[in-house]
Amino acid sequence: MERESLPRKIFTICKTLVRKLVFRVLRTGPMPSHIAVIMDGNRRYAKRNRLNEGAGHDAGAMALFYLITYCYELRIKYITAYAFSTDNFRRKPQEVGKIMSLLRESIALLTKITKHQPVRVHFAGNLELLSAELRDGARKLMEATAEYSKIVVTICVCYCCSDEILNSVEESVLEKYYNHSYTRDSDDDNDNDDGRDIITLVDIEKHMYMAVTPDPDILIRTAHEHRLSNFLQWQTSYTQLASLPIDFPELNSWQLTWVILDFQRHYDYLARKKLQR
Ligand SMILES: CC(C)=CCC/C(C)=C/CC/C(C)=C/COP(=O)(O)OP(=O)(O)O
Repeated sequence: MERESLPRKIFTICKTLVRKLVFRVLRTGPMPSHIAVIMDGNRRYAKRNRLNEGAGHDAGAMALFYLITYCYELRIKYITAYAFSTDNFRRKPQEVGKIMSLLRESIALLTKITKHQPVRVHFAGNLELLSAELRDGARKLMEATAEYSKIVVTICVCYCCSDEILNSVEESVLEKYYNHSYTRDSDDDNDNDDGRDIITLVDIEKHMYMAVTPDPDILIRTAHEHRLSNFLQWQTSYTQLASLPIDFPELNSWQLTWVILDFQRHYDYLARKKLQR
């Protein structure tokens, strides 16, 4: 393995110290508790740097792990990443295979990390669409970390928000009308005029894939894209959107700092909007 030169080592130490100092100052202001990210531009990054597409996704996975570390340093409890949408199954088999193998590696790495760090890992999406091996790995990791609450990392795989809402409505109906033996209690706020149980927002939110997290305060999308692309549409009504003109592998602590400064600039307005709900 190539050894780092002394000037390079000194540069890295100084950069880390400056980052920690900047983060400390940032934390004196109002902080987001949940950052979500659409990790766009990995293939474009690879093309621009004359790498193969897979190398772009490797660099993206690395950038995601750095982002989680920065959020940990900033004491931001919830991080959610859009790793694979249900639409992404339409991509070339080689590309789907690459992201699935990154998912396998990430599960293995997170399984190791969570043996020492109290990180809760949650997978949001239709996990039935994953291979049995990946589904079992994801479920085991979720179960093993379910009691941790210091930091919650949600990886959205085989996810799209319309499917999340549909699935939640189905589960709410099944629970209320088929599993649940309800009483026709006229004092029940959830009752219709005829005394029948009705589905409420509380039911829908309880069954969402994202039920373990509060709504995001900030949604970052890289590669200068401005669309939500079926990601967390239910959860982002009052979320600050940040479209960054860089590819996801280029996301670093300085861009994250600017995004949080922008959130702090709009904080009073956003807080008022949330209170008015
Ligand atoms: C934990 C885990 C599984 C990490 C996955 C790594 C990762 C960065 C996935 C990105 C997923 C994705 C389909 C991005 C969008 O397009 P694109 O970036 O492929 O390409 P484009 O926007 O340049 O077209």
